Amino acid sequence: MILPRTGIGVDIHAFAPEDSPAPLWLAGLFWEGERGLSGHSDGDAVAHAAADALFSAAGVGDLGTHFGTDRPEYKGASGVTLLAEAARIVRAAGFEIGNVAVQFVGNRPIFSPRRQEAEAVLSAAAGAPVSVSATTSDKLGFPGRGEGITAIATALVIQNAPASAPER
Ligand SMILES: Nc1ccn([C@@H]2O[C@H](COP(=O)(O)O)[C@@H](O)[C@H]2O)c(=O)n1
Ligand SMILES: C[C@@]1(CO)OP(=O)(O)OP(=O)(O)OC[C@H]1O
Repeated sequence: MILPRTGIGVDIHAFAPEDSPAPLWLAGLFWEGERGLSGHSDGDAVAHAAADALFSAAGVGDLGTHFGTDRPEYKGASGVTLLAEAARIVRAAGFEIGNVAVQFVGNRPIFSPRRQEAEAVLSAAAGAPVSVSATTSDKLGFPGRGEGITAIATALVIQNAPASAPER
């Protein structure tokens, strides 16, 4: 019997310093007027956590395995690009993707009004449903102080059945 496999992914990015501002890309969307996150890529912690959860579910390493900061081609890469590539790698390893669920912890951006837009963009990238939720940390910790964002994701995958032997 082939059972589904779950995975988990966590990603944290700090907001870029005031003297070196960056655009905010989060959950596959550009957030005009919001302070951006720092990173080797675009810093999209939601997309990165989703990609890591997929790798975890399939047992094929993690973000650093596939998109390490030693890879110049991923400098500035969009989270959507990394999520789509992660989904491709997981499928190439013989898995179908059931779904991905992500929650981020942060005061900003105010996420709910753009949830459907974000879920559509990320689901298209993964080729499977991606749901996204947000919560504040009630002003506690680094997300509460507005220093950065944490994203936590789970994913479910199922291994493709091996091709059956031909009938005699
Ligand atoms: N960045 C965020 C954070 C939260 N929300 C929405 O607000 C709800 C209440 O958040 P609490 O932290 O007070 O529990 C949350 O369930 C989200 O719907 C948001 O849109 N953006
Ligand atoms: C995505 C990568 C690669 O560009 O860079 P970052 O944007 O720094 O992201 P992080 O989630 O810290 O780790 C994975 C990195 O390999």
